[in-house]
Amino acid sequence: MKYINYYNGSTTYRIKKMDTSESKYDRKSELEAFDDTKAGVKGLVDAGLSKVPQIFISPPNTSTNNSNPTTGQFIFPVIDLEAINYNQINRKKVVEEVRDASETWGFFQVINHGIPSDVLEEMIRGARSFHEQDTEIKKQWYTREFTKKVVYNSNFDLYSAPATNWRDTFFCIMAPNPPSFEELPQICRDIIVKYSEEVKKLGRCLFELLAEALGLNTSHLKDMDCDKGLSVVCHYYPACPEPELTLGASKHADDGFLTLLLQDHIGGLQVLHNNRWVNVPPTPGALVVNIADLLQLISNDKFKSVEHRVLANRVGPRISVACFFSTFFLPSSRLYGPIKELLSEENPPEYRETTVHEYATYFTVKGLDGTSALQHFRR
Ligand SMILES: O=C(O)CCC(=O)C(=O)O
Ligand SMILES: [Fe+2]
Repeated sequence: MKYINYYNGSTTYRIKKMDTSESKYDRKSELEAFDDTKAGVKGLVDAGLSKVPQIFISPPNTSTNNSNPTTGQFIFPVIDLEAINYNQINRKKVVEEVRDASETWGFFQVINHGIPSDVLEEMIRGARSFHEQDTEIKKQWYTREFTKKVVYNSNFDLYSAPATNWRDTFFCIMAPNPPSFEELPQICRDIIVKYSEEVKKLGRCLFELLAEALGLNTSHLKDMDCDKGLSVVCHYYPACPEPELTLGASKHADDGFLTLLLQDHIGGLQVLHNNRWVNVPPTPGALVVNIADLLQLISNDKFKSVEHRVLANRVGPRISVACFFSTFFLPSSRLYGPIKELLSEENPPEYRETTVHEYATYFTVKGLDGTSALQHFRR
């Protein structure tokens, strides 16, 4: 067994490193050693790692190379939201675009969404500054206790996923009951609060458009509390010395109702569309919107929660901020099943009812193992 020394500025850690000539390795101990550093993938990269450790190597059946990257053949939907307030005819056109994209892609980008570009830029900088601050300060938020409202760790599914992802994550639960200002990390607390307020407004607007796109009353999804819970999730994808061996994020669909994603200029997010991986172009000022599992469930499969992944990259870090509309952290007994108004004899319910908490717990325990959580709730 080989070891690498990792020095984080105050302590030297000894991390076991797999020699490829060894046929067996103790994965659990390697994961624990990595977890114990509390310095994430960034810590490994800062220590000057030149090879990807075994725990990160994707299983052979996961094609990590970008064999069929497609941007030209498919036009990734971009929806201009400016027109929704002009008049009913313009709003209807936007609703049609939202419906079409939600049914076919499960993903679209929005522009003229009302969040000023300096707020977007400041949010990217804030996310980066959290991860790049002194490790000793950052470590105080390192936890796997998901009852906490401010959490930093690397790979929420570290011990269950088949391969560890090349990314670190920090998140805050910002609605309905946000942490106090003092509980938020000082380095990014102003922008997290400001950005959350903007995202809540945009979220309300999107849920109204989505409800109309389903042929429901404008407030239907809001009345179901789809926009009630919000977590702001700041991902940090360090530069990777061997990007063909690992992934920034394994193939998965999201577990909430809706996700709003802000990404920097680097790219790497891909969406599975017609069985091909399609790049989601990093467009300055745009936000990526995707339908998540629970919206597919309540829409009875009309809207699609589509699988996506993030490639690792020699260039980095890549920063993204995903905002999840979900109340996974609230122990509510409210049941969600296919919306009655959408059902008929020809369109019977495809899913059983579940609580957000039950769904999210199943999703979290399963981890990003490449399979769909939604199937477990199918009738
Ligand atoms: O970083 C990205 O572009 C995507 C992140 C993502 O898929 C997620 O947080 O669920
Ligand atoms: Fe995702």
